[in-house]
Amino acid sequence: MKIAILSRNRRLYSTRRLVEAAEARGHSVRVVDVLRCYMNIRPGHPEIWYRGRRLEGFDAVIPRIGASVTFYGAAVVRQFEMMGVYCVNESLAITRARDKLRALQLLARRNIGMPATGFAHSPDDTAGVMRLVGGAPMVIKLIEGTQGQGVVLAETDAAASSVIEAFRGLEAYFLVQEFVAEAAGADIRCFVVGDKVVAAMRRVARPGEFRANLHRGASAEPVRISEQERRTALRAARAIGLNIAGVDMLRTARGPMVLEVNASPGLEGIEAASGVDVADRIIAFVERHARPRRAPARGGRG
Ligand SMILES: Nc1ncnc2c1ncn2[C@@H]1O[C@H](COP(=O)(O)OP(=O)(O)OP(=O)(O)O)[C@@H](O)[C@H]1O
Ligand SMILES: [Mg+2]
Ligand SMILES: [Mg+2]
Repeated sequence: MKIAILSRNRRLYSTRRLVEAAEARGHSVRVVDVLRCYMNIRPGHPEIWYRGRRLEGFDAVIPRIGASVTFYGAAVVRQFEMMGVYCVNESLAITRARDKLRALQLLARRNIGMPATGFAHSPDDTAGVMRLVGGAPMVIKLIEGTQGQGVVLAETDAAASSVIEAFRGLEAYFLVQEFVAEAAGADIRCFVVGDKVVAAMRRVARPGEFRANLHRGASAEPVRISEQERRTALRAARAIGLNIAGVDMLRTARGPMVLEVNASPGLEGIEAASGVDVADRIIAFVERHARPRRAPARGGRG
């Protein structure tokens, strides 16, 4: 097969591993900088151009779309879809995942466990939405944050109000969420490929920190997930429409609580912690689904 990996940087660990895995399985692979793809939105003949040439003949695309390029990246993936090229994660699902509010709404519809979460527009409703999630301590979270940036713990109602006021002043959209103290600074990342959780890790925040992001200095360890956690991760990925997903959840006495579903989950931490060749599993999935050319779409069209 001829596979395109949409990535801004071929030196990133995840990109390198996908290239290695694809080549090891005998495929031809090209890393394509998503921001250098330009599109001809032509009736009947949609095209993507790259450095002065048409991109042609790809059997599959593996999107690795960073948080800062969601809009343009999703448009490029959509254009590949219009050209009939199989994209392992669809543009629609990528945009759903990137918006934590929209993603949680979709998960809630499927009755998937999550921390109490609220969203409000008016400053007049700050007290109301804070009451909905049970009051302080609370987490205030930017809707498009990543790597733990824009995830704030407010220990008192007064602190929460000032954070909310500050975010409003910046015209940033944010969620108000129950702080799940019993997770004790740890979360579980389940790496989903198709209908399997191929790897999982437990991330533990460094002392004095509640966010268990590796970018925030957390450590990762292998973990055995329960059947309920496995099922929850698969249902969450499916609710968003993603074939490849990193599902973050908290372990609680009330069962797993999903925080978010990531559409371009990193490979470095999870491969190191779990010892699983996740890149190989992704390429194997692509092999099984890229042919025939028009593989069934999960999330619907448009
Ligand atoms: N409601 C909560 N209660 C307790 N801890 C939380 C809560 N929300 C987030 N956290 C902690 O903060 C971390 C970051 O939150 P979240 O996963 O929502 O943000 P992110 O920045 O998108 O992360 P990623 O880099 O994984 O995409 C979580 O992994 C978890 O450890
Ligand atoms: Mg995230
Ligand atoms: Mg996360």
